Order: sequence, then C-alpha cells, then structure tokens
Amino acid sequence: MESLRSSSLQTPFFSSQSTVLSNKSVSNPRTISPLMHRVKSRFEPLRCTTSHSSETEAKPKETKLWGGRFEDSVTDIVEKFTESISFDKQLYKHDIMGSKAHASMLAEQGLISFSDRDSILKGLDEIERRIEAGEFVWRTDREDVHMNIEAALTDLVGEPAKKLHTARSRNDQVLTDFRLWCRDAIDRIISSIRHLQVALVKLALNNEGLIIPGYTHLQRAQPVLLQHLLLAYVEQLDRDAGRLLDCRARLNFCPLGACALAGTGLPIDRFMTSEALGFTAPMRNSIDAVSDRDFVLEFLSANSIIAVHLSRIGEEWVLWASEEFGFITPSDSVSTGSSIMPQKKNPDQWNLFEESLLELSETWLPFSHCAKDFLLLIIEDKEPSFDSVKTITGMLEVSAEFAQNITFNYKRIQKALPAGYLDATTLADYLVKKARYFGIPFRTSHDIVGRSVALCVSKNCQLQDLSLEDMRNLSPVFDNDVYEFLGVENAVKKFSSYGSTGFACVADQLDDWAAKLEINKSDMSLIDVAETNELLQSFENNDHGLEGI
Ligand SMILES: N/C(=N\CCC[C@H](N)C(=O)O)N[C@@H](CC(=O)O)C(=O)O
Repeated sequence: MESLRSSSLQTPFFSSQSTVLSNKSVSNPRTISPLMHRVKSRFEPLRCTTSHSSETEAKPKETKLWGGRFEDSVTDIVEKFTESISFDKQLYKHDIMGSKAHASMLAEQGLISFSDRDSILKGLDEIERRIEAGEFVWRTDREDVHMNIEAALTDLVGEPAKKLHTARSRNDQVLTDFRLWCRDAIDRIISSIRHLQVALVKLALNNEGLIIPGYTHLQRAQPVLLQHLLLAYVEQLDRDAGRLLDCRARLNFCPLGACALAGTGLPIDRFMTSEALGFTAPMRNSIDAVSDRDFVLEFLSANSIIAVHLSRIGEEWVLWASEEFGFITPSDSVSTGSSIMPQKKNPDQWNLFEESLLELSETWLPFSHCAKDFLLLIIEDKEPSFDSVKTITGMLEVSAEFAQNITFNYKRIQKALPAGYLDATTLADYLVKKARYFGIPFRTSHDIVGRSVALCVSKNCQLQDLSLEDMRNLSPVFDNDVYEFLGVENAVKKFSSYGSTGFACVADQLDDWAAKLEINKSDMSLIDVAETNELLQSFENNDHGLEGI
C-alpha cells in the first residue's frame, strides 16, 4: 500500500511519455504514435503547402539544436516520420510574431540585452522577407517550422539567436503559434460567412414576393416565400459565425511561458507577451497550456457544422436545378459540363460538398480517442486543421458565387404551385378560427380538410375550385370568406405569427438583415425585368410540363 502510494506520488509528469526505447536514434516515442490513421501520410513524399513556400530540402546532417546528449544522429526513416516542416511551415508568420514578442519581453526583463533583442528582431524580419520571397530553404533535418526559423536565425545573426529559446519550449511555442493561426483562420472564415450572407440577402431582395412550395420529407407541405427560406440559411450561417466567435474567445489565451510543462524559474513576464500578441491573458495553468487541444476540437467541430449547413443548401439547389424541378437556372459561369454528354450542365460544386462534409466530420473525431499523452496531438492536429480551413473557405466562397449567379424561374415555379394542396393547413386554421363560434377542435378541422382534399383528388381539382356547397356538405362551418384562405398567395397572406413566412414578417426579417449586413437597398442592382422575362420565355419554350413534379 505504502509503496503504491509513494510510487504514484513520485510519478512525474512525463512530457512526450519518454519511455526509453533506445538512447540513440529513437528517443522520442512519438515515432510509435497510435494515430495510425495518419501514418500513411507521414510516408508520402514531402510536399510544399505554403503558398509562397520555398522547396523543402534535405541537407547534409547537422548537429541538432538538442544535440548535446546524443551520440548518434537520427536515422532518415525516423527523421522523415517525425518531421512536420512539410506542413507546419504555414505557421511561419505566427512563429515569427511569437518569437518577436518573446525576445522583446526577455529584453525588458533583463534576460537578454537590448542589442541582442534588436539583432533577433532584425534577423526575424529578414527571415520573414526571405520566406515570402520564396528564398528561404526549409530543411527536413530541422524538423519543424520552429527549429527551421531558430536555426536560420542563428545562421544569420549568430550568438544573439541562441538566447531566443530562453524560458521557452517548443511545447508552448507550438501552441502559441497554433492558437494565433486558428484565431486568424476564424477571422477569415467569418468574413467568408458574411460574404455569403450578403449574397443570400441580396438574392432575397431581388426576388421579392416569390412564393415557392415548401417541402418536408420531400413532399409538398406549405407555401413559403423564397425570401423566408433564403433568410433561414442566413440565420444558420449567423449561428455558425457565433460558434466560431465563441471558440475564438475561448482559445484566445496565451500559452507562451508555460515552457515544456512546468513553467520556469526565470523572471519572465507572461502578461507582457500575452498582451503583445493580442491574447486576452496568459493561460493560468502551465500543464493545461501545453497539454490540451480542446480549442482545435472546438474549431474543427464548428467547421463541420458549417459544412453540414452548406451541404443542405447544396442538396436543395441541386434538386432545384434539375429538369424535374427547374426552379433555378445556374449561369454557365458556375456550372461544369460533361466530357461525353454534350447537353449537360452540372452544378458540380455542390456534389463535392458531400465529400467535404464527410472529410470535415471525419478529421476531428479520431482526436478525441487519443488524449492519453500531453503532446500526442502536437503534430496530428495541424494537417486536419489546415485542410479544414481550406475546405470550408472554399465551400463558402463557391456558395456565395453560386448565389450571385442563379436565376429563379418564376413561371415554372408559379406553374408548380397549385399542385400538392399547399393551402390545406391554412384551410384547417380557417376552421379553427371559426371554431371560436362553432366549437370545432383542430383534430376535427384537420379531418374535414382531409376529406375536402380527398374530394378534390376525386374531382381532379384544387381546394379553391370546390363550390361552397361541396364544402358545406363536409362542414356547415364553411362560409363565403373561405376563399380568402385558399390559393397559395392567400395562404401566405394569412401567416402572421412571429418568425412565420407571412409577407410582413419576412419583410421585417429582411430589413433587419439588410441593416445588420449594411446592405444599401437603393444601391443594389436589382434583377433586370426585361432580362428575366427573356429568360422566362426561353424557359417556357423548353418546358416539358409539370407531370414529373
Ligand atoms: N519534442 C517536443 N515536441 C515536439 C513538438 C515539435 C513538433 N515538430 C511540432 O511542431 O509539433 N517536445 C519536447 C520539448 C521541446 O522540444 O521543446 C518534449 O516535451 O520533450
């Protein structure tokens, strides 16, 4: 019992679970990471992922920055497996920002001289310039972006660079860089969300009064204003932006100065670096600072939800663009063709959304199973995050492009509206209103309208075509005013509850969104009516009727 207790008390917090495998070439067990799903990619050829990247090069082996206790150099296979430079060079800007803040703080705290700080800052500027000019040589033997930059700085400015890593580990450095990167990525995604919201609101403004069939279970349900549906997308996107903003607020705390895991005895000022880098505050617990990747999970899951929303829009628009629906015509500029079928015009991008959704949902789930080691995810969180941001911004941009390049086929939609008894629920509501005087419960009115629909089916007509006599045979409650409730336009007019598809409610929603997104309605180039009519005409000529709908 005693020995158990003392052994657990003595258990140190291991960073990188340093079980000794061999003192020589395999000293870091990240090489046997259980994240086997990523293993394949680790053996793929090195690739460049930074837009202005220089090629990654394998150079003759040099002594590692940690070389002191090593006798042998690492093998090529281990080096290749553990490198992250092939993708983490994307963090160069944030790494340089972090190093500059750190060097400035070290100087203010008297840990390095001001002249050393100046050499470091100048050197880092030069390195940034070289990276952006494509002149910087990324080296795989320097493992990652952090050591590439530090080693290059040493090559450039000599001794002062060797002081930069004072009171810093790659563990807090990586996380500082990555939190800064995620923060920027969130800002970029939110700006793409706003762009799409603006495109959707403009599309709504350009299609005032257009009623479309609303579907549930892909069956005709109730008539809705197109504007109402488009604003539903806008609302969803707003919550997506909100989720990212929440995530941003939670991740905006600074790990720098947590060092490897335990902090430092050197007199650093973590508040200074945190403030210089625009963080809210330094993270309070050094172990938490270097060990948790919850912010990555949160970020990736927020991105997955955006992908779900965009795929839903895509699914709807693919249907609408089909010959069977024919509700929208995407312009050529947002369509692709077929290599064999000359007549085809494909809304291709939406089909890719399905794949992107799957990719985004899959990438972050495995993380949650692998939280055993403080640092296990240190590399494995980056590639999915980089991919996710690329995919999600691409999806948002394509969606905005599409929204700006589609035309609604009014005639076709209007011809399609009478089918499906979209006004049946409004008719049931009519009876409920009348019930105030006649005492008909909703269930009974539902039944009466159901029987009215059955009568229409037998007569092959619409509800509004039934005579008052026919209706009175089903219920004496029906009166002449019933016709004000029938037909899709009348039905939409009757919606009045808060948030409903009624004209006034939707107009209010639209005004709110136009104001929020700063859309000047008078400046908008509204749809050219002549052009629309032309389009309608050409559509009508090709119209094959509504039988399939
Ligand atoms: N090896 C290590 N972290 C690897 C992180 C670097 C990796 N290339 C990355 O960028 O994620 N941490 C060391 C500390 C350090 O290198 O500063 C440890 O905890 O033993």
